[in-house]
Amino acid sequence: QAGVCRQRLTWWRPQRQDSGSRRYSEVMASTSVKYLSQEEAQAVDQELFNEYQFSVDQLMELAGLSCATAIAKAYPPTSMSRSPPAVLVICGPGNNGGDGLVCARHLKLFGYQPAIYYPKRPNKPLFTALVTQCQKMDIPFLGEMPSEPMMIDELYELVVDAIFGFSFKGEVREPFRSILSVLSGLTVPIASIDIPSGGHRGIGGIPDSDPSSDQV
Ligand SMILES: NC(=O)C1=CN([C@@H]2O[C@H](COP(=O)(O)OP(=O)(O)OC[C@H]3O[C@@H](n4cnc5c(N)ncnc54)[C@H](O)[C@@H]3O)[C@@H](O)[C@H]2O)[C@H](O)CC1
Repeated sequence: QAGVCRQRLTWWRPQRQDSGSRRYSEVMASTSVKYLSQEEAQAVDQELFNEYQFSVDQLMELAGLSCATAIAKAYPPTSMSRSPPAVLVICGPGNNGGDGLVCARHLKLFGYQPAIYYPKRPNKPLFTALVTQCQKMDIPFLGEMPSEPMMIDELYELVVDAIFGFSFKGEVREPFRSILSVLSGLTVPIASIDIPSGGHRGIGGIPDSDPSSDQV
């Protein structure tokens, strides 16, 4: 429910750790959820593609649908203050961004009003098709990122962070540095797909920066 949605739910990996020294085995022992490191997640990915012959489209559709389903469980439309609840989905340049596009489509079907910010779009048929599908569902694409956290807080009830997944590395580059800086000032909840694109100390991403996520 909305009132408790700041609980730390995790589907994939923990979104932050209390201390950089806490090991995955300790985290895993303390919950019933199986967590994967960046390397483990990449290995699973390769196994699904190579051994099980899944296509990226198949996996992305499942990932996006699963994320939308989990969001609808944690933040049911009926528990939000507006109807339909407005959701901002921010998509990054890789497959994590593709998951976000799929998630936006399913959120719309689940009764939300998603809008997408997608500043760096790969010129590949998979991604152009996903954009077309969202457009056909009348999901708007924002021309620019709201520059102040307060603007997002006023316009949206939830933000979906589909910016980076397990291939994030190094120092965050623009335009994502500025985007994450805005997200760090939000009061509305952030649901991150795979990993939080900011604030996940010790497990990749952008060390020591916010935002932390409310749901991963
Ligand atoms: N097997 C699965 O379970 C599936 C996982 N999926 C999702 O895909 C991502 C991983 O996708 P990938 O394209 O490999 O990488 P990312 O989305 O994490 O991003 C790569 C993208 O980001 C750029 N980048 C990397 N570091 C930086 C940086 N420091 N600053 C700026 N930009 C950066 C890089 O250049 C690339 O453009 C996984 O997490 C899941 O969410 C798939 O849906 C398939 C199924």
